Amino acid sequence: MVDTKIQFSIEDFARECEQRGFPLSLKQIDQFIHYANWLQEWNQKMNLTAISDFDSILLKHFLDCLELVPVLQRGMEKSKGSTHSKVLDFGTGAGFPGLVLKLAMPELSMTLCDSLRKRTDFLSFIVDQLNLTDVQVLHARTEEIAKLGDYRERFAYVLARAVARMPVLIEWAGPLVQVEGYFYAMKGPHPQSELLEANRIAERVGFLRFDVTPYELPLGAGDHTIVCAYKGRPTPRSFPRRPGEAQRNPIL
Ligand SMILES: C[S@@+](CC[C@H](N)C(=O)[O-])C[C@H]1O[C@@H](n2cnc3c(N)ncnc32)[C@H](O)[C@@H]1O
Repeated sequence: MVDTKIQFSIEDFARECEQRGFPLSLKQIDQFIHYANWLQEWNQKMNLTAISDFDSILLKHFLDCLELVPVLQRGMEKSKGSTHSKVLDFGTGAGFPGLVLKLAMPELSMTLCDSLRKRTDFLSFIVDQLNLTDVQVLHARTEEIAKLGDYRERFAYVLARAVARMPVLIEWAGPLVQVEGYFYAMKGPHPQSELLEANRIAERVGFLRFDVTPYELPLGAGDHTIVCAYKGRPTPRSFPRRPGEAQRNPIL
């Protein structure tokens, strides 16, 4: 039988990052190796990710998340943002894409939010072991923090990967993104029907337009897109609705 296991070494990973315009230092490469090892170790005790061999973690999680770097950098050039901007990743799970991005862009002020305690415990462990500064780990639901003054409309950039469909993501992200900020959703190859579904809620929470950037991972590991939503107006206090409501009864 043909062995279909992906072969993608740490050297391949470093080369791909360099080719995308963000070469990693030896320290950063070392951090990524540790992160992948701890992910494998913790994954044996608890379900953190279905992608669990070292090479696949490098390619399908780390490199995939890092496709955001050039897109985010372009957003920073267009807006008032800087590499020190406040960023939130909600439904981050084992740190995707927020923690991966923090390792590649250490100046970012990163908040990682997930509603599952075992996942935030893992994130706190990594932050602690790698001595990362300016990272906040929040065990909470996104809809809850969106109601709190410390978080509401406080983030220049909000991120989400594999969390929910666009109408739900947009309702949750809208109240957290500051006016003139951006929401980035990492999506599959054809997000257009989800975007059509999200037009109405986008208008209600203050997003003005969507842009879609397609990308392709090496070794045929996947075609994906990054959807970028620009926020031009404040979000009414009525959003988000109570926890779970956006999923049960999306505004379409
Ligand atoms: C499919 S996982 C994706 C994790 C990660 N973003 C990734 O790309 O691998 C979805 C994550 O969203 C979290 N989640 C679901 N609903 C949430 C909510 N309302 N607020 C915060 N986290 C939530 C889950 O606990 C889970 O870790």
